[in-house]
Amino acid sequence: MLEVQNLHTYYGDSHILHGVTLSVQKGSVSILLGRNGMGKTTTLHSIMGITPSKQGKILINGKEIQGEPNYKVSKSGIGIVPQGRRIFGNLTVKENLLTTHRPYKDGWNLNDIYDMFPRLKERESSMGGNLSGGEQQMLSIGRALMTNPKLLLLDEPSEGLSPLMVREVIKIIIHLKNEGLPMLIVEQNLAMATSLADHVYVLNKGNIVFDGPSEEFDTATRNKFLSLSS
Ligand SMILES: Nc1ncnc2c1ncn2[C@@H]1O[C@H](COP(=O)(O)OP(=O)(O)OP(=O)(O)O)[C@@H](O)[C@H]1O
Repeated sequence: MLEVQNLHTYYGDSHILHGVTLSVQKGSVSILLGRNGMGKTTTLHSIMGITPSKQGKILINGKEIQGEPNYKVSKSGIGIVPQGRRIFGNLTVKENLLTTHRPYKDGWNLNDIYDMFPRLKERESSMGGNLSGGEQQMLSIGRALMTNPKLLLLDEPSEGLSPLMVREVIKIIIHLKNEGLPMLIVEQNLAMATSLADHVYVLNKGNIVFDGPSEEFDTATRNKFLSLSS
């Protein structure tokens, strides 16, 4: 589904990603773990063409997208739920959802999003900026789904949420997975990550230092490379 090979990304002269290679298989969830500042967001932004990589290959369903601008990557079927939600605070819930809608036969539409998140229906006329953190996260996920992605990237979806809301987000991700949507998730909450992952990657200073099925993600690796909440 998604193949990322030997990605090198820089901010100016700072070499951040040193040959990142990872993949997401059809219908599966891959998790990217790592301490703060290790390059997780940069990896997602490189895939999306937001922070283009200088070297490497990115393929979605066999189609090369490395070097494509962000709008083309998005059009090729990759959606993102960004870190910090990034919803439009001065647009209503409904407007937030409609701005990204890319109609697709049998794809997501407004009513599907409201069926999945009844709370967003209740708040459809409220300004995005007036929503709670949990509601904003629902809106951010809903907005990404409105692009009808074939693959979804989520950057720390549990960040800043209450334990109750984290459980809600886990439920939603499991639901989407069961519907066959492949996902690449950056996460700091280890309990959440391990409850969702089919495959785990650990990033350390821009290098993948663990790559394996979640059953093989061992305590030694965890202790060496992560300082995560459990
Ligand atoms: N716009 C930028 N300009 C320069 N350096 C940056 C920029 N964004 C990130 N960096 C640096 O790149 C490195 C990787 O950052 P990145 O945000 O990808 O890490 P991360 O693993 O996602 O961490 P976090 O969990 O804190 O978001 C860090 O050293 C960071 O300071």
